[in-house]
Amino acid sequence: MKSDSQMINLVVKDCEPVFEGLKSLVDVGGGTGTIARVISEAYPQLKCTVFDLPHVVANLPTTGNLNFVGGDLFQHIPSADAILMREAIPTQGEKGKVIIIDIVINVEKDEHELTEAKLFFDMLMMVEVSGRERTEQDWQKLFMAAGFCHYKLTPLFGLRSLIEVYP
Ligand SMILES: C[S@@+](CC[C@H](N)C(=O)[O-])C[C@H]1O[C@@H](n2cnc3c(N)ncnc32)[C@H](O)[C@@H]1O
Repeated sequence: MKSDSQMINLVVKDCEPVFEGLKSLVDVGGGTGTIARVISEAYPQLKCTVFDLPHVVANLPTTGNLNFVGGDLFQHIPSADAILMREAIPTQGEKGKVIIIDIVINVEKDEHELTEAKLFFDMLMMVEVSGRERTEQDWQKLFMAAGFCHYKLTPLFGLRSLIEVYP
């Protein structure tokens, strides 16, 4: 997961408009901060918080514009201009912009091998956490049901897409 997260290096700099105008960002379910660290280094003015379960972030030190907060995302999420979720569980009730980096299944547009890899993750989700991967229509349904109004989807290098979701 950690080496996979380092792929973000390849895309963060191409995604400047996504972070434009933000003063703070919280990476919810951000693990030990691999992604937030890349973002915090690329955007030194952005105050980045990694939020994860207490035992995951215990003893991880604040460095520059990157800090760590422990807690349960179903109870409370630290407030910020934007919430980043990469392979974490989307929750209801966020107020600002939500940035999701995750798989979007697109059988019509993707090459066959890419779809196969995405469906492999679909099975993995089903077996490990009774979860699933989603098509754009599935994501849209989820956003609207959670009270968001619109979203912008940008396919990234590799398996994942970046989805900006707005209230
Ligand atoms: C699949 S990992 C994704 C990690 C990271 N976002 C990445 O892409 O490398 C999901 C993360 O969500 C965290 N998590 C699970 N349940 C949580 C909860 N209730 N509150 C906060 N974090 C949680 C896990 O500890 C884990 O770090």
